[in-house]
Amino acid sequence: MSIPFQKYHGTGNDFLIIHADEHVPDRGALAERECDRTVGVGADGILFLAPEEKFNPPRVVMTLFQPDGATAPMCGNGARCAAEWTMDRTGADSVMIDTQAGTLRADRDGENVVIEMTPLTFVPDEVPVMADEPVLKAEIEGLEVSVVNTGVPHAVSFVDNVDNVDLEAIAPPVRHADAFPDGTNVTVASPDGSGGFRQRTYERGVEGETDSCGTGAVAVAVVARRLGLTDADPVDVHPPGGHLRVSFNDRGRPTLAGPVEHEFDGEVAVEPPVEP
Ligand SMILES: N[C@@H](CCC[C@H](N)C(=O)O)C(=O)O
Repeated sequence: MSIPFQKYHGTGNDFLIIHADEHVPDRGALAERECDRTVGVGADGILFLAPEEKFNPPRVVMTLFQPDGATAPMCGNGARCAAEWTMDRTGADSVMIDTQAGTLRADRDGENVVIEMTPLTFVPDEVPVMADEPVLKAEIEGLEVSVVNTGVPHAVSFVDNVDNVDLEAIAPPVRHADAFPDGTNVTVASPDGSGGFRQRTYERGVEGETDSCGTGAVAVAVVARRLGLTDADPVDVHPPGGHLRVSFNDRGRPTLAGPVEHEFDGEVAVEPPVEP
């Protein structure tokens, strides 16, 4: 049998979206197969969404399965896609998104979807990273990184020019370093010449570079501020797939803004339910 999906992307970070009510016997196996860009539809993950449309604003429970078949507690661009999907269904301009990392509010703002991110932390036990104090400009596996959790862990390295970095070579040793009990995403950033930053991220779970990473963009902005590289608000961050804007609201929480596109719809095969 087959079930429907909708394909969305946020600045090139792309997801199949499947209603959580659909019969999917093994979500991890479906993500491994269908995220594969040669044998499957091809995506950076599958978002299983359980909308609760009777609330005002509507709510949606988001679960991200990544191409390695495992879940991740939070995804900035995925949350923006989940918000757009829910807005498309309901006509609402605001959505509450329940993630494993906490509840986020999303609002439409012209062409952009803006989300208030979960609280960020540099506290080692909360990242998690094995250290006695926040990891700032420390060398891990030969790379100078600062470590923050913006919903998921990121090791952020500021370099002169992100184009000159061989990310597929330098990121995996850091991503798998013993210092990170749950692994980490690895993000490099360089000044864009206009007060913002260019960004490239090697994602845990994708095990490769993606065109954009929302939690990574927020990590670039908050680490840049913590290291005194900028005091701008907002901070413009440019992953390869587009333009994201990180701001800081009066609750001290970062917000992430950028465009979202509905690409196409389709169907994927799943095992039918076993008859009793
Ligand atoms: N692309 C995402 C991050 C998804 C989770 C990440 N790969 C992890 O395992 O921590 C984003 O936009 O934030």
